[in-house]
Amino acid sequence: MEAVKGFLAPLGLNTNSIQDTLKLVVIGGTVETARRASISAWNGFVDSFYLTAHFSQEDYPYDWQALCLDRLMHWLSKQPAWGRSREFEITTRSVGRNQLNQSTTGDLDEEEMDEEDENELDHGRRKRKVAFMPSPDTTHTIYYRGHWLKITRTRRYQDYGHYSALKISVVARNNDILKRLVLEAKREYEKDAEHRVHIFMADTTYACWRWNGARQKRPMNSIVLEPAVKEMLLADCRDFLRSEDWYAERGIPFRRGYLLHGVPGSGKTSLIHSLAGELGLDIYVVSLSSKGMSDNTLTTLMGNVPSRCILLLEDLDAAFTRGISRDSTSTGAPTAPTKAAAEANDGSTLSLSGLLNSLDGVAAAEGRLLFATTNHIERLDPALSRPGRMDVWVNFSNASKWQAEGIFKCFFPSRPSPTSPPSSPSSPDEASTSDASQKNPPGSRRKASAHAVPVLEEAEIAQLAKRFADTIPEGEMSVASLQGYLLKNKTRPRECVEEVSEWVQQEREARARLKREKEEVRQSARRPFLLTKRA
Ligand SMILES: Nc1ncnc2c1ncn2[C@@H]1O[C@H](COP(=O)(O)OP(=O)(O)OP(=O)(O)O)[C@@H](O)[C@H]1O
Repeated sequence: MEAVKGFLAPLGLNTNSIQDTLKLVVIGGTVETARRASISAWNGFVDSFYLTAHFSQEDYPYDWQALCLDRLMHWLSKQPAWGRSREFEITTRSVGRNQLNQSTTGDLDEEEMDEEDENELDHGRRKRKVAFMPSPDTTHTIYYRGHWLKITRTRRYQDYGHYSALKISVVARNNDILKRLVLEAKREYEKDAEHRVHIFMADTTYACWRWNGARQKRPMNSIVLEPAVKEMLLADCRDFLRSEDWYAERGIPFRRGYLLHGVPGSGKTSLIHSLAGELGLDIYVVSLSSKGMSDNTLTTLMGNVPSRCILLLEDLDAAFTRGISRDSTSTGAPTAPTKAAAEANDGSTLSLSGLLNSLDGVAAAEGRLLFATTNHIERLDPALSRPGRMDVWVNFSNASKWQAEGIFKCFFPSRPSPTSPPSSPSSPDEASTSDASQKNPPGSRRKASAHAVPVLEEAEIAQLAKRFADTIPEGEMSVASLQGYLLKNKTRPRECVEEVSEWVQQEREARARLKREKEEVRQSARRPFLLTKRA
């Protein structure tokens, strides 16, 4: 103090008042430091009684963690106490279906909260489900089975985007309460997910699976294919899933491969999704031509699929025909690119032998159903498509007249004609009991009113479908393109049939024009090469 006095005296300042201020600052600082220290000591003391579980999307194995986190968030969103949180994040990216419930919406009734059916349209715009989640980085306390749980949601940012984490702490003698909570969340989530198929995508950067969401199951009867083909595939898959012992007794690897090949837009992927829903399996999707795909990455990915799932290899030919697609003189014969060439293209170093090893190797999961799709079966190496790797082949072609009739009926709802006998199959589709519901799918009346579709009599729809099919040339257009046309006319069944021949004509002209343009590009690409040769 004397030193301070000596320093201030020559400046002519009132040393007493400055001294008092300094004393106050020192005392205040000391009290605040002591307060903070005691709070953190108390927190540390209290925390030592807590059991804490961390759930993060960042760690491996991602798929389990992500699902676990998703299940917990879904469960939490239904807890009344969580719903009373005072700090909210409002999101339209729901973390699960049917989350917007009484607990999260407090005392407001459904109408006030505008609880939307995701399928409803409002002036042409899709209404999105609003979810209320307690905001990240705040701690919430909820009472669960005689215990107080402290729950903290966090969100962190990494190079590859943000990820969520959840910390749950509880004062308890052992971790039974946390196990019970995870199990309960799992059960509830699974009950909720009964109508959905979970999709996982391969992440080539981290050689792991990323949960990509869950899709509504697609009914088999919405896929317009010969009923025999659908039934054969479904029966084959079911039989395989039941035959683990049979395979073990004979020493055959417990795997089965299906090769779906044919023209684009013919229903290959849709059928796989539908089968997954029917069998209750998740789908793990790998695109072999993805950037950064290598032999090691693929082997790691294959080794980490669960035993009962559908593994989908999309565009099987694409990874090994990069050279072909660029070379206009190619005959389409199978080739495997050199590693150097592939690397120069997009960093992919996947080789054919690498793919074969990852399909057959010891790391490859047992019990998985492998589905591969390709538009160019002729480009596949025979080693890839041989039985043992691809046991069942199904060819998908452009729409037949029968399919055109079927998809028309799928689009337009009908009501029974007063005169028609109750069960008189008038189309090949109706002959199959499994496909009979296609004629008047559940909920079609509700959807009809949503889109203002005139609901015509069964007999008239059958007649229109027949006329529509008669105009569609056999095997010339894909089912996807027919679907596109029907979508444009989804409220005009009669006009749709009147105008279909004009549309067919336009489609033919458009295709001829595209072919001509492609040919011109091909010719101009070859010209400099021919000139160089002549020179
Ligand atoms: N046979 C079919 N029955 C019902 N819908 C179909 C059928 N074929 C195609 N579609 C419809 O066309 C669209 C494309 O189908 P999908 O993706 O299954 O075809 P794909 O054969 O897998 O095509 P690609 O070979 O280009 O991947 C989907 O919206 C699907 O509903």
